[in-house]
Amino acid sequence: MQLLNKTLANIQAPCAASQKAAKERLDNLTKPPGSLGLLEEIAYRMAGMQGNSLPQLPQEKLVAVFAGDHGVVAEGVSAFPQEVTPQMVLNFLRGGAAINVLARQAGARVVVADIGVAGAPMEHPELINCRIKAGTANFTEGPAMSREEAVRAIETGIGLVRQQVKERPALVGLGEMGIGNTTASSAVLAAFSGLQADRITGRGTGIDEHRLQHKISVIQRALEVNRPDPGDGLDVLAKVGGLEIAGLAGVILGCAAEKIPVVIDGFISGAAALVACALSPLSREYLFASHVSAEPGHNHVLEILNLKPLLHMDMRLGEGTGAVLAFPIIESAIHILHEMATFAEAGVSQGK
Ligand SMILES: O=C(O)c1ccc[n+]([C@@H]2O[C@H](COP(=O)([O-])O)[C@@H](O)[C@H]2O)c1
Ligand SMILES: Cc1cc2nc[nH]c2cc1C
Repeated sequence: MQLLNKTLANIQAPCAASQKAAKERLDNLTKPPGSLGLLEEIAYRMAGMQGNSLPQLPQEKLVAVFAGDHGVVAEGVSAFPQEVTPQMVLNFLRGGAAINVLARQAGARVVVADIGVAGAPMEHPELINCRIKAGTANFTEGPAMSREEAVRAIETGIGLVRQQVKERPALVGLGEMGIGNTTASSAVLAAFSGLQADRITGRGTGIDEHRLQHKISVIQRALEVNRPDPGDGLDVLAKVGGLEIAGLAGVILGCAAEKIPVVIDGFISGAAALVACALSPLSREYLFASHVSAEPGHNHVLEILNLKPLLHMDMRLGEGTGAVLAFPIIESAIHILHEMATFAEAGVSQGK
């Protein structure tokens, strides 16, 4: 709890003066004010986060992929079996998954962590072994994990930032792998928002209509059995969350404490952002939303966080795939601030 409390205490608002100076520069560049839309918002927000009116390109780009399993899969809520979680972890480590392809293109390093996969521990020199336990408990019968386990999993995410993000400035993406984790994410969103499960539950890896109705009833049962307290982020996380969701919440808090921008991926990392922002509302200031997932709850998550997604790709894979797709857009925003001519430099007449 000490590391979590210390991290929460270190999170500060971005620099308002740098943000204001970057906005002023954007308005002096040769374009109608605001015409680069979200690119301009990214540019001045980066200035605020870096505390530099002319923010620098990231020297280090990485995507943190946390893997964890979910006891609730015993209820039949996913189209795929639980064994896929460790199988995909090994695929990430061999470089053959979608995230590896897209991260290579974006120039980002893929960091893979086992924070709660079920079954025998995996052996691989590049795997970060930080397992809290071999999957959560079935949360239709009681809490997914203890409060103490939830804190340790968050602190694992904070620790990963400290160990893995060496260079500055840095850019961090969130990724995850965990069969059953859309059920946990819908439960987390329902707990925080009070939205009914049928509005925010989707097909995850591709379940049919019959199974979708069953998944909704499983989520409703989990909420009735556990009664998570929406005013207590740790309570929601421990009762109906997941270990990879906790790890990602820790990455957000760890990055926010070090003023490192974090790019959310899909619905699951969005649920992690809800947890992080419940623990520290200021951490929201360090988040970018990469895309809107096809999962119906994701839109609600982004609305609650007041974040505008950069891409609409109908993606629903996870792994951090949407996050790394957004990396070049964030870099483009920085290039705009550095390389565009001002009206004065170019001799172009300004509007009134
Ligand atoms: O990123 C998303 O929005 C997303 C939406 C649907 C599914 N997923 C991925 O699919 C897995 C969870 O799906 P499910 O059906 O097992 O709950 C997990 O490994 C996620 O990374 C991810
Ligand atoms: C094959 C497969 C790959 C994934 N990547 C993230 N979630 C996934 C779920 C499945 C089933």
